[in-house]
Amino acid sequence: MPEPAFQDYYPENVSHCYGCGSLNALGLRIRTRWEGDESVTRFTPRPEHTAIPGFVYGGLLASLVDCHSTGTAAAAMYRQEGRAMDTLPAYRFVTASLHVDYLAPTPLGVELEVRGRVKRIEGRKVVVEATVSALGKVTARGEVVAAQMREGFGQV
Ligand SMILES: CCCCCCCC(=O)SCCNC(=O)CCNC(=O)[C@H](O)C(C)(C)COP(=O)(O)OP(=O)(O)OC[C@H]1O[C@@H](n2cnc3c(N)ncnc32)[C@H](O)[C@@H]1OP(=O)(O)O
Repeated sequence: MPEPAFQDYYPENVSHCYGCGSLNALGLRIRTRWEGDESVTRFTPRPEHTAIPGFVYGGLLASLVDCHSTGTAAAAMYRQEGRAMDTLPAYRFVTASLHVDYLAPTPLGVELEVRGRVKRIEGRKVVVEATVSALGKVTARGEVVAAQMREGFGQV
């Protein structure tokens, strides 16, 4: 049995996200785990994730960085407190800011590896930097400011 992923701990009401929701049948359903101090997601883009034939769409890469990093932010908060992710109070993070640099074309048809590192935890926000690699080469680099989801998110 593989170790549970961060996303396995998301409750039903936040499990519909296009990038990381386990209940979104048309979504990416990424799964992220710690490997030492780094968080890792592995994902193989599908043909519909094409930008130019043979290469991955940049928006897909941004989605991977985004959800990888918000999951890492939550896991980092639990880790800082020495708590398991199924304990209360629950930490849920949304994207406040997403920045991605595309360093080289990303080939389609191979497994991508997203690696994240927590740059800093400051109050209600966590800054995560992430790389996306294909065949051992970093093709994109990103930084996410993840902020704790407010109670009543989406109510206007
Ligand atoms: C739980 C699983 C869900 C999966 C999520 C997957 C990722 C997503 O796609 S989430 C959807 C996209 N994101 C959103 O819709 C977020 C919409 N925005 C919001 O809800 C709010 O504006 C939110 C939560 C980001 C910030 O609101 P709020 O916490 O009230 O503001 P505030 O207290 O000013 O911000 C908290 C911290 O974040 C920082 N921050 C906020 N916005 C930004 C920004 N754009 N850039 C940099 N830092 C920012 C603030 O400076 C503050 O830091 P500090 O405490 O050091 O001053």
